[in-house]
Amino acid sequence: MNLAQTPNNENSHNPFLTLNYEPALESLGDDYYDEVSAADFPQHILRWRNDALLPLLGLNPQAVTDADFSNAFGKFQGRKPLLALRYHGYQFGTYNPNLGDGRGFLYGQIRATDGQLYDFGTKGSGKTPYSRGGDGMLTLKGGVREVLAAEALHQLGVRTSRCLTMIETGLSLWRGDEPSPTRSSVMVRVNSSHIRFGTFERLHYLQRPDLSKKLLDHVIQYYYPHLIEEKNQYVLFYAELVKRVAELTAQWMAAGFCHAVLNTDNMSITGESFDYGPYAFIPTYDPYFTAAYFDYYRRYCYSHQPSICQLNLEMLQEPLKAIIDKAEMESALTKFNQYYQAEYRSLMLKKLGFEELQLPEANELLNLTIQFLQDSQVGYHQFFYEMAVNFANTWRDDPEMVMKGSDLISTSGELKIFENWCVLYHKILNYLDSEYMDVIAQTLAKNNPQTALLRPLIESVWEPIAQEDNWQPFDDLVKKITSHS
Ligand SMILES: Nc1ncnc2c1ncn2[C@@H]1O[C@H](COP(=O)(O)OP(=O)(O)OP(=O)(O)O)[C@@H](O)[C@H]1O
Ligand SMILES: [Mg+2]
Repeated sequence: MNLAQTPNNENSHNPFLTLNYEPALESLGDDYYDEVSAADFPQHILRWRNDALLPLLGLNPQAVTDADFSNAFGKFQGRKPLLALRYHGYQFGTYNPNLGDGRGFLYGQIRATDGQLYDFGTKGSGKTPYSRGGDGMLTLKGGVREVLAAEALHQLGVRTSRCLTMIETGLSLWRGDEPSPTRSSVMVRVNSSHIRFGTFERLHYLQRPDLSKKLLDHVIQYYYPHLIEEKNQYVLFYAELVKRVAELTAQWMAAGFCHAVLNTDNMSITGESFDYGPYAFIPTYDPYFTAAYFDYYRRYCYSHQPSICQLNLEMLQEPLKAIIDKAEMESALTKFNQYYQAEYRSLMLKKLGFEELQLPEANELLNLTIQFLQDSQVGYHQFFYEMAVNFANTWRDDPEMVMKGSDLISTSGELKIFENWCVLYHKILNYLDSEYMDVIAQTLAKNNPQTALLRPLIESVWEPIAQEDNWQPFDDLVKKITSHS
């Protein structure tokens, strides 16, 4: 934690309040949101601050105190308006017109040092008109899990929102899926945008094509600005969204990540990943691995993610068809699979050590790798990490040297498919110049971190927090995840 000194209740110098906020969404008018206020919490204990994000926001971490964080994002001092965004969504296939920011709001939008507009969005900041029966809160464990997921995915190269801060708020919450009472938190996230597929679905439901068009113009202006001059900018927007979502889905799959709740209110219009509730990283390659205990029909299981995202894009055609020609959108969507396959192939080859591989054997290697991972049920992340740590030039000499030294040999050595995989990997290495071996070693190391954010690991850092308020293992884990380069 940063210990630079400023008085606790001094707001005039809070760097978060002097940022240059752009009222981009606010300027659309109140058809899209409700002004709300934050809950008054009994406590504001800073548990996490993402100093790595501050330079992007134009802030020097040394100049931002812990009190600045908790005053801005726990007490919500000095910032208005706070906007609960309105949206609907298909949840597990059923349309829900009673959604919207029920436990969060848009705190503000700023132009970052990379020139992009970013949203600060809260989660667990109190009730809004969209809370329905909910308490408007986020559990501390929910905050911990979202911080970890976002950082891990970011490090794995997934296009994701990130958490800026997480503050414990001192309430006792009751939840069916956590031992209760359980502690509360508020989390603030930096997103490329909080506009969701469901934001358009709501406007369609309300039969307001005028509002949809205004919103789409806004989306293009801020998030697809290179399309503004194009005369067919609307369909080009949809085609690019298809590409972004297809690539995002491939990034999840290669990272071994199961998002768990791919409802259309959790699909960003910028193609960015966000909302990490019951997610899980897969322990082993199991296509039907399902992360949410309430996903009874495995709708959002690991291997369904590409087809579900494609379906969500197809459903988005309905609200957009008032503005964009449906046949043109259908044609754009046919490219989904091609984009997905290209990105998945490229990412998996990187995990296997190849920045690129223009050999007919490349696809064979990919297929054999997946088949091996599935048949053997060795750890998905462990397999690639073991490749990275055991890789040696001797792998070129003899197929029997491939993976030599790895613990996996003892569990997989008997499998014919493992032998075939080693033979093929050895063969591919021999197609390449020997100078290329160093590049492979580096590519393996870069794309396969040691620490996989599997559930038992998350539980192991949560336990000390729950039992004795010991945050050291959590802090250590975040450091481990984020230090991989
Ligand atoms: N404890 C709660 N109190 C009030 N509303 C809630 C609560 N939990 C979830 N909701 C609402 O239920 C809907 C679905 O929740 P979901 O968990 O997907 O979103 P979220 O996690 O709250 O927010 P986000 O999608 O921004 O991460 C949203 O409208 C959300 O605001
Ligand atoms: Mg959500």
